[in-house]
Amino acid sequence: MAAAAGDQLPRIDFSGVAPSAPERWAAARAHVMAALRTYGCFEAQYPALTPELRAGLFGRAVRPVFALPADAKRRNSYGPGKPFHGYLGELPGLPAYESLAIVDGHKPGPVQAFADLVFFPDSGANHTAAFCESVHGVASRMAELEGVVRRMVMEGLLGVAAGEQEEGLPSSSMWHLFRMSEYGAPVAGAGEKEREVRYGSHQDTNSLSVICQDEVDGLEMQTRDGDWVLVHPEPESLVVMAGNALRAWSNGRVYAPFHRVSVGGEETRYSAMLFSVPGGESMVRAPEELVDEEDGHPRRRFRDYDYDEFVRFCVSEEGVRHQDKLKAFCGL
Ligand SMILES: O=C(O)CCC(=O)C(=O)O
Ligand SMILES: [Fe+2]
Repeated sequence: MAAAAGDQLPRIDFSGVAPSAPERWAAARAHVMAALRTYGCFEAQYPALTPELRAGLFGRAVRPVFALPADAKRRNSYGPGKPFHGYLGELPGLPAYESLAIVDGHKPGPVQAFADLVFFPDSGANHTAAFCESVHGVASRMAELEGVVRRMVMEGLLGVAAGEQEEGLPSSSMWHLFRMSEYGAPVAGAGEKEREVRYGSHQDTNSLSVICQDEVDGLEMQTRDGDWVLVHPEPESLVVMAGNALRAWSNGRVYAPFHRVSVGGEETRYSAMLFSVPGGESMVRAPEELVDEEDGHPRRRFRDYDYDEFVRFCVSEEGVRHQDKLKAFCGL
């Protein structure tokens, strides 16, 4: 795919893209691979996630859940051993940022359990039902898109269908985290135009991230040249990006872009994300096929690593000092 013009990411249209339409599929796959190698991300036109579903998610689920009292939101916890799986808020360095997360939030059961927990005790059944329906409508479609992109990556790099490859990235132990985030508007004086960074520059640790923005923009992607691209929310598009797990698994063929969130204006910003995460006991390890002379990747770039250990490193005193945390943790 040609380089994105000026202030835009590559855009890829997924309407009608399915394995049953092999030509369309192959053309989209070529665009996906080129975008992931160069930018590590793209904007996906994905009309299956309709503007109505998106409006329902933010209006009937995300806004109401953030309006709950703090102690209700804090019940969104998966235990002290899993600090990034649930509620985040009032964190040092992250002012006016809050988020809630559902493990396997693309499946109805976990969404229902989350809703029962946070809306308790006055969870008028209607409230909870609207929440569950709205989250499920969007998260399941984000998961579909994530599956399509992951399958394309498998085919594009290994020439095999997802599921046929046992090692690393596509293993059956891959799980998903659905996160909803709120970013408060700047508390600036009248006429203040400056944007404020709410979530600083970072690379995601997981494999693939699918991001759905509400109407207020804020997601900025950094190109390899260091330019920041503010991604305007479009009613039918989602941002797909690679994280460090996919970068490592692909032996550096896929780029993991730095990105951040900034806010301007007077409106609170909301977003929803679906992350695919390597799980279980498996180590992140590039398959042998990706460690060869081809593509200028003649040697292993990263030692095998345990995903959870890398996440702990990222937030450790040492980890926070490094910009390229993967390289610092396991670069060879
Ligand atoms: O809210 C967004 O648009 C992106 C947030 C993000 O980068 C993250 O949670 O890792
Ligand atoms: Fe991120």
